[in-house]
Amino acid sequence: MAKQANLYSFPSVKDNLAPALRAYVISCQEAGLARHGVFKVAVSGGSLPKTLAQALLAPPSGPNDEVKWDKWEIFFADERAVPLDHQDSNYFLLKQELLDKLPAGTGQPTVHPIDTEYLDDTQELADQYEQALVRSFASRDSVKLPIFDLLLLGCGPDGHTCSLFPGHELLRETSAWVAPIEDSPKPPPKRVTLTLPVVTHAVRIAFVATGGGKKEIMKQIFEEGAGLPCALVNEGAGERASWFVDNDAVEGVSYPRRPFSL
Ligand SMILES: O=C(O)[C@H](O)[C@@H](O)[C@H](O)[C@H](O)COP(=O)(O)O
Repeated sequence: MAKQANLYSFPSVKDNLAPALRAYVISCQEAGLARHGVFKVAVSGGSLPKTLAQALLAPPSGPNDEVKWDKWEIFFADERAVPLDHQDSNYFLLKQELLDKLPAGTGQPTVHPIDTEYLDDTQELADQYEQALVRSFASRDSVKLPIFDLLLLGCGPDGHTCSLFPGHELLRETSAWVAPIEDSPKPPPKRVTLTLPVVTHAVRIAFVATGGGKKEIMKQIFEEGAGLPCALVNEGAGERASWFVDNDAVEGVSYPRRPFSL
């Protein structure tokens, strides 16, 4: 039987979860650099950028604990169809929480925001973002799907991830890499998102979910599955998916926790 998603649960976000997430991201970074000299990562919005900042802005604990920002290529796992300086923009959020806080003298990552010229046409916005992925990934070989070194994702209270919502027709998308959505139940309604095949094809997928508000949906994801987008990622990715959660988020959830190790 295929191995299942890893569930790592920590008492404190700042003191335990963030350092473990940092170690995990750095190990994915090193694997990406060994494979192709860059680290290709996609990130979501929501509470993730803040937790990521806690993890990645901490001072290095030793020579093997270095975030090599200049080798990072950052994409957005999903993005809202708004200008890049809009408070709903995931790019703006990541910039505020993390990118603007990189220590002076640090090499800068290459960041791939959406092309806001196409905000009025979400299909074109998605197609243009897909082309950005094609340019970045297809230089290596003729890829059928991009293979991200790491996806850093959140989990919504309804079990959505990226902008893949429960029961939405987008979950059946099999060919596009990036798809538009105009009826997102979480505002704002117009967005673009990586599709499920791209998400499950990544080398590693890390979910971050914290707080007691996630308890009920975590039960559904880990005990029932029920076709929820987060559960579909777990099923598709198996042990390549790892959940970094605090104890509050998984209180009462029947699923084996793993002690965190790389
Ligand atoms: O653009 C978005 O809306 C996010 O990318 C979305 O997928 C988010 O990650 C989840 O809704 C979890 O959000 P929280 O971490 O805030 O619960």
